[in-house]
Amino acid sequence: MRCAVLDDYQNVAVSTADWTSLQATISVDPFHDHLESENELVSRLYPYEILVVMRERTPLRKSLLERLPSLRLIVTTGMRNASIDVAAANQLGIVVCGTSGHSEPPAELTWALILALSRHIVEEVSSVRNNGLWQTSLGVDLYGKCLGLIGLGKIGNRVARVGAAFGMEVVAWSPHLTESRASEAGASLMESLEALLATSDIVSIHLVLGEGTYGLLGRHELNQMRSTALLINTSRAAIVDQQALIEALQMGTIAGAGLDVFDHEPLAKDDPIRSTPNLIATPHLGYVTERNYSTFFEQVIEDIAAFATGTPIRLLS
Ligand SMILES: NC(=O)C1=CN([C@@H]2O[C@H](COP(=O)(O)OP(=O)(O)OC[C@H]3O[C@@H](n4cnc5c(N)ncnc54)[C@H](O)[C@@H]3O)[C@@H](O)[C@H]2O)C=CC1
Ligand SMILES: O=C(O)C(=O)CO
Repeated sequence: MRCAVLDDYQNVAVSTADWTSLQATISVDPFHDHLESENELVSRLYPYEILVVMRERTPLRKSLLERLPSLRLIVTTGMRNASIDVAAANQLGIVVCGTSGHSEPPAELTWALILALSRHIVEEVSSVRNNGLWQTSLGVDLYGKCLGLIGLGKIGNRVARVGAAFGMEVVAWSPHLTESRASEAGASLMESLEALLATSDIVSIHLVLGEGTYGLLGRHELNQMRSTALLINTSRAAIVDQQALIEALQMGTIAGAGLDVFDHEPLAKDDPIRSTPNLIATPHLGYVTERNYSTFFEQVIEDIAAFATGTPIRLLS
């Protein structure tokens, strides 16, 4: 069998991954460039039976999959990948499976963004480095502030517990969140999204992208936030109207934002996100830690081995 690994973020961890155990049984060809055109993708991927996709950049739509008759297995890192048309793949007899991902690293990155914004770490570090300026801003305490979590799944839960450890009041809302699940995470259930937005000093999004969460935070919702509030999104860009967020930051409707996810990744040279004031942008780093990547690589290999024995595991639905 032949396996193509699509590493089109040119992610350093992927490039240095040890594929030796896989290469003992099948041939593995990593591709590090990003192809936009379906024709080019077809000519490149045509011979492969297995496709490993490291992230969501290359859309594996039905029209592409139909043109890859040798393809039998797609393995993605993580258990969700919005760029794969899983239903179409299954209809075409292509198995799609994933790997687990640890929830601690994205929760920790969420805190890195909150701490960096609240103490102006990026500006202060660059002032010291560039011109030796000393103390150019006043930070805000987290202690005693209100942390509002939209979504309280695996990552939201961890973020909630750390918030409580900082002495914050933690509130949470999502469409189906119950009082008891909120209190297990040390949070109080808010009756509505509007109430959470109006109450919180820091709003952090931990929902999946799906029906009902696309554009959940638009201009109207951003206007309901406090002018001193910070918005953090490490989940999925499309949950927030990115253009409305840029305007809110330009006009001072909210005080700052920390984002790990964007409408277009990687950000183009002229993407307005790169010049938006009071915004810290990290390059989709949530899962990018040594522990997570070793889990990814181990499980990609396990997935391929399980498929080869006729009992695929970790199927995406
Ligand atoms: N920045 C990064 O690298 C990473 C980002 N993520 C993203 O973080 C987010 C949270 O991930 P987890 O905590 O692992 O997910 P989870 O599945 O544990 O929790 C998701 C939350 O979304 C809610 N939810 C699910 N379907 C919904 C719907 N249709 N409408 C409204 N709410 C819905 C659930 O009730 C829950 O509160 C996801 O968007 C995930 O893609 C996850 C890992 C890394
Ligand atoms: O799987 C996810 O949700 C991620 O964002 C990892 O990149």
